[in-house]
Amino acid sequence: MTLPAHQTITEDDLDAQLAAERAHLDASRAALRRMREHAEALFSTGHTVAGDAYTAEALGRQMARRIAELADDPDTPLFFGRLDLRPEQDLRDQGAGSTTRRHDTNPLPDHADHAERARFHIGRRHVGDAAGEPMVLDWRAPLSRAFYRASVRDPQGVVSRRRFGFSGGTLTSFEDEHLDRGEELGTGSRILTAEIERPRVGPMRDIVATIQPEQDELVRAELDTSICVQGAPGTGKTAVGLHRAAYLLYQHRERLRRAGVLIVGPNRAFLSYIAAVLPALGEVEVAQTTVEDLIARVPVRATDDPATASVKHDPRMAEVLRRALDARIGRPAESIVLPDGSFRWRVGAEALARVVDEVRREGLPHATGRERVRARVLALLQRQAEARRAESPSDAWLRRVARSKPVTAFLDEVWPAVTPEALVFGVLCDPEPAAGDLFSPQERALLRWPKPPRSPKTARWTAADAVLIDEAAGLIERPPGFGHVIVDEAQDLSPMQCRAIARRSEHGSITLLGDLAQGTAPWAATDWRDSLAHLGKPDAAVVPLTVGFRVPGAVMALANRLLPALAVDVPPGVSLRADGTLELRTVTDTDAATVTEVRAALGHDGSVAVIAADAAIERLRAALRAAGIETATAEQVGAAGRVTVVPATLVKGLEYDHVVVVEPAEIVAAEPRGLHRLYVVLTRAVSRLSVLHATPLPAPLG
Ligand SMILES: Nc1ncnc2c1ncn2[C@@H]1O[C@H](COP(=O)(O)OP(=O)(O)OP(=O)(O)O)[C@@H](O)[C@H]1O
Repeated sequence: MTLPAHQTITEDDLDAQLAAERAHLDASRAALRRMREHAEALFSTGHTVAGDAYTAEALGRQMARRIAELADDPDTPLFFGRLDLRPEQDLRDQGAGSTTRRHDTNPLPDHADHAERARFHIGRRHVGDAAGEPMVLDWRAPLSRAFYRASVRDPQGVVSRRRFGFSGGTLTSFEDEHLDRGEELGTGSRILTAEIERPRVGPMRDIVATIQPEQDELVRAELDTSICVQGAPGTGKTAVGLHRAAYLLYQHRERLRRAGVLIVGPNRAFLSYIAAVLPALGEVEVAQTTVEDLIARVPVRATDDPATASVKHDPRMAEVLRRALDARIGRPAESIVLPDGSFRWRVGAEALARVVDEVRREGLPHATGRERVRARVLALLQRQAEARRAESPSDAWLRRVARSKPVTAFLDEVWPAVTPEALVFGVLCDPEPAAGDLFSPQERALLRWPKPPRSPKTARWTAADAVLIDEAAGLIERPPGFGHVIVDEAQDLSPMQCRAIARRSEHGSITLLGDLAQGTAPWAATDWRDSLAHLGKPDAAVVPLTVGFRVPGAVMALANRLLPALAVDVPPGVSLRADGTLELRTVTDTDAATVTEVRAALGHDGSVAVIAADAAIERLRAALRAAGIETATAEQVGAAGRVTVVPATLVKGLEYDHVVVVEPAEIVAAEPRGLHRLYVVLTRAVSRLSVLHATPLPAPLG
């Protein structure tokens, strides 16, 4: 148990306090069980009280979600902190309950100003007793904010803050800060240190117990605020993004449940690694995807060479596609003539041209524009019919005329329906008309298919084509948007990928997370302002995260040596960790040395990863297998084997307790931004980093 030295408190007192806290934990677990049983009882009777099948189904879904939210994980503490507030404080001033949306999360009863009521346990979710009094406050409730932000300088009504140490689900210790007596541990908290230095195994965990003030400000930023977080490796960007999602869902439950929250990550291995964090926080409905999967309309069956891919990801392509689509709209040359019983209705080419021009000026998506033209033409025909027949045509007449051959033939001629695939197909068959003055002849040559496929259906699309097809699709029909989009490793998004996300967050906000130093794509951002402009949020603030929680100081110092060569304007990474080890070893046989190193690493707790150039992965895997060591792939998070062999190109965003990096020079040589890749690779270790090399280290490290 950790207590400030000057506190005069006996062992017996401490034991008694610990026993009281354990009793509160037991009582809270029992209360949560009651809440869940109550929800389950409602669930089983729901269909008998709901009026109709639809309501019953909606209610059923809601209850199933509620039951999932109320699940109790016996290995996770229900609360991790406690706040003692000034008894006379009018807690309602702090907004307790007033902005809380859920009926069951009102953290304060009416008699909140009673002395014995000014104590709150803070946990992963709200737990109320039978009378509805809070036993555990949700960490996202307005009142819990003080747990993360209160300081001696700004106590926010807090007299003392208690943090709990746990082993599995059992409470083992606590640590107090009496802010009223000027005590403040900050990052010196032993419980924080133990959490950060804990050997890592398996998937990412939540950090609710130890969110730091600079992180909390980002987590709790307003829903309408878009932000961009720049931070060195291990500063908690991913953690902040995930907790922000949970926080926003709590604060704006109804709105965001309808509009949705989306998390975009760099690859599937990363998504498996983070998948458990939000469910552990009770949030089971957040979509998590890669950009590639988000926009997947066509199967990707070919690859572009890097130069071609770069041209296709260039933001000028948006204008090329816009022009190509615009060129599909024609000028009416003939009148529409519509025989209708004994009548013949006619709209002249001039009038039709006026309609087309007007709709064009409205700048609608192409498909909407086509229907708008149809509606205007129909209105002109209707007006004639009304004038001649002196009565309003029936709905059936309107429907028939709108779909009549002459009207549809006119639309097909002048404002044809276009598929996104056909539009991109046209541009890649012949880039000249639309790209003529925008791209150089060399760039246009790169764009053009060397051997054009026969039709969009037979085309073998590349990943970059898929991005163009999504852009085209967005010109034709707006995709549904999300209420909030969180983009991780955002430095690697191309301008065109940014636009794909912008289309899906036009009416929502975004949280952009990344590190310019870790940009490895050919089009990686060098200035967040550019990315934000392409994302349609040019005014979003760029906020730094400065303290590293993952990488030990010695390892960070090694990685920092690469920074001057990376040509990005970011400060060196700073580590909160004085522990950890770093070893650089010259070896003659990297395979044999890897086996030896992994064997030694397995003597410690925690996960072990071997990271090497992609081309070396199979060889290393075979060497380990031959030595009897089971290995897993990066996607197999939490698999039985403790050793993962990861290609350098897949390791972004991941972390392992002990990392063995094999042949850095080969990692650097494998791609144009190889030094950036090495920077990512060197910053994956939580406790120990071993670098094995038979060839000299890359210059900045040597
Ligand atoms: N406040 C905190 N308390 C405890 N652990 C933390 C805290 N913030 C971050 N961590 C831990 O530090 C590690 C790194 O966090 P995270 O992966 O979010 O960093 P990142 O900035 O996204 O890193 P990268 O740029 O390398 O992807 C994780 O294990 C995370 O749980």
